[in-house]
Amino acid sequence: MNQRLAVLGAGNMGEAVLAGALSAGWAASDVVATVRTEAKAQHLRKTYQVATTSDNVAAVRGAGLVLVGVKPKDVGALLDEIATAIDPEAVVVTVAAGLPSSFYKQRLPAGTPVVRAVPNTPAAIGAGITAIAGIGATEADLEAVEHLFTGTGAVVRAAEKDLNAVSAISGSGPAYVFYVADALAEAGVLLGLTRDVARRLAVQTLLGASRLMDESGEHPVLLREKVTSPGGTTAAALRALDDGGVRASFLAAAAAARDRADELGG
Ligand SMILES: NC(=O)C1=CN([C@@H]2O[C@H](COP(=O)(O)OP(=O)(O)OC[C@H]3O[C@@H](n4cnc5c(N)ncnc54)[C@H](OP(=O)(O)O)[C@@H]3O)[C@@H](O)[C@H]2O)C=CC1
Ligand SMILES: O=C(O)[C@@H]1CCC=N1
Repeated sequence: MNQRLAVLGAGNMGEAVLAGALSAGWAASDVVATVRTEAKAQHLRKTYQVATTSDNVAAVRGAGLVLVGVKPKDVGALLDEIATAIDPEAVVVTVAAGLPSSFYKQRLPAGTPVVRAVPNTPAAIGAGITAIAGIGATEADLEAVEHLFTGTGAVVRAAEKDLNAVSAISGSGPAYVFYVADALAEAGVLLGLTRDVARRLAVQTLLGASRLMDESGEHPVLLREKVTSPGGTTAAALRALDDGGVRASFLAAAAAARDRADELGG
């Protein structure tokens, strides 16, 4: 497979993958990005020195890797646009939530390898996690796609049937964490702290707790026990969370996200 990379729809996620590709060793001269608006194109050219165009057909000509980064509702029209121009050797990588590989197979030339990827927004700082599943892709294709995402963080392989569950946990997961950060900061404000101090306490606590989980390798339950003194303050707080059904809400939230991804896939 040749190294030329076309990022079709370099928005939040496409831009993060593009930046990751450059840090994984792609030459900027081997990357072309498409967007609709000139302001965004200018930003991409200035920040990454990559070529930009609004012409998806021109972008895919000669590209060995074609990343589909548009919203799920826009994928069908994009595939119809590029189907006749795509290189017969090209691997199509898509980050669109929910759409099954059959959706791509119906619209692309027979035999085009498709790799579905579920990244998350910490990819923008190289701290993401991406699950990939290849359909009609060789081991070499999958390794190339793994390499593409290494600049954005960790990469794991998954079965396609599990990708909507992955999306519900790690794809949407950053939003749950930001929700908790916002709620914790507002709780501090309720207790009389300034907004600035409350926000710093919340953000640094999430960061420190995440690093502790990662670096200690201990199970979250054990780490929670270490914070929770018998008869103490944390036990009182955790009871309030349980009374509020927070754990059950996380289970319901993940199921809702998975179900919505199933719906998007039709
Ligand atoms: N955000 C997330 O956390 C995650 C998103 N995803 C998936 O990533 C995909 C993109 O999401 P996100 O990055 O948030 O969305 P964005 O809206 O930020 O990005 C979409 C980009 O596509 C461009 N675009 C739209 N139509 C075309 C077209 N026809 N030709 C070329 N470019 C086009 C837009 O250009 P312009 O800016 O000029 O309008 C925009 O930059 C979605 O399919 C989503 O399901 C997957 C996992 C996580
Ligand atoms: O909300 C969405 O649809 C996308 C997919 C996962 C994260 N964001």
